[in-house]
Amino acid sequence: MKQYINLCQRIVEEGVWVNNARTGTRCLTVINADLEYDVAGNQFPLLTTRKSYFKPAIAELLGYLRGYDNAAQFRAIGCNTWNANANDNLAWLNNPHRKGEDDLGRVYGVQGRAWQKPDGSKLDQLQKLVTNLSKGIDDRGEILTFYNPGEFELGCLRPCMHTHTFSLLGDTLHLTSYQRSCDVPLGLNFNQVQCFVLLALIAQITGHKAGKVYHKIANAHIYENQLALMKEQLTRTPFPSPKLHINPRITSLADIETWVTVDDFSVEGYQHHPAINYPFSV
Ligand SMILES: Nc1nc(=O)c2c([nH]1)NC[C@@H]1CN(c3ccc(C(=O)N[C@@H](CCC(=O)O)C(=O)O)cc3)CN21
Ligand SMILES: O=c1ccn([C@H]2C[C@H](O)[C@@H](COP(=O)(O)O)O2)c(=O)[nH]1
Repeated sequence: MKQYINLCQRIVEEGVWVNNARTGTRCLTVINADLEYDVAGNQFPLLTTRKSYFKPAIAELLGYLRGYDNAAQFRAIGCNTWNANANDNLAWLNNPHRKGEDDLGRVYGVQGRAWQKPDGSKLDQLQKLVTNLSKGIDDRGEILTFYNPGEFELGCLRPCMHTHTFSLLGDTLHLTSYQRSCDVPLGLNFNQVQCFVLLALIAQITGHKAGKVYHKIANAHIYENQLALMKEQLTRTPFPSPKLHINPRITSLADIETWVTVDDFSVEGYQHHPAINYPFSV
């Protein structure tokens, strides 16, 4: 929590105003932030200076891991975050590749599970790394990347947290995650949870101890219409981190693809301040 507060404080004190053409809302911006999450010590990075929702964040991650390409699929598992980008984003509504209501196009999980190869066949990046890690193999390229610049026009939004590199050191699995653009009041709340759960889950299904996540952000920003609320949030004193419990019956990628739901995840000891409803820029 301390590193999150430090980043928010840094943006408020040192941020530079940057106009954003896509949303039309300017952002107070800093470049380069490094966050770390201690999965081994189960310090779950759920925000405590406001009430935070971890289940939609985990649902969104499950959707990515399953290769979802439609906001209705995300809604069905408890995640509403893709409705606006699927259906209220003017550039996407006018894009001839959009296949209709709720379509997201070739975003995130589609790239992760079905990267299109030049010969027309599909590459499943996630299956490859799960197979290798399960055998104790780290080929120094155990990477899940959603970043496919050649297909940006085929999706509603370029991926923000776009690349996850898994590394085995002895029997401990670590994760380095890269993010190009971060809405600190709204998106980061979800992204911290997702980095933590991604390492915990992949370690669990590949039979390793989970170590640390190293989360690297290039552009970290607060939208102008969020700033006053953030200043209010920064006056609050954080509580200790809660703990995350994951159903131990999850043992394979097939489990994640078929029966796992957000109810297989629970938090213990979550103390928090009241909710803050931050505005969302599409
Ligand atoms: N401007 C912007 N910020 C983002 O964080 C963002 C995007 N766009 N577009 C794509 C996804 C969607 N994401 C989102 C969208 C909404 C919330 C949100 O409204 N969160 C609420 C709780 C939502 C709930 O209860 O389901 C929050 O208070 O954190 C969070 C992340 C992250 N991404
Ligand atoms: O996981 C996510 C997804 C999105 N965001 C934020 C970061 C930006 O504020 C917008 C995306 O806009 P771009 O113009 O494509 O950068 O969404 C996030 O923080 N986390």
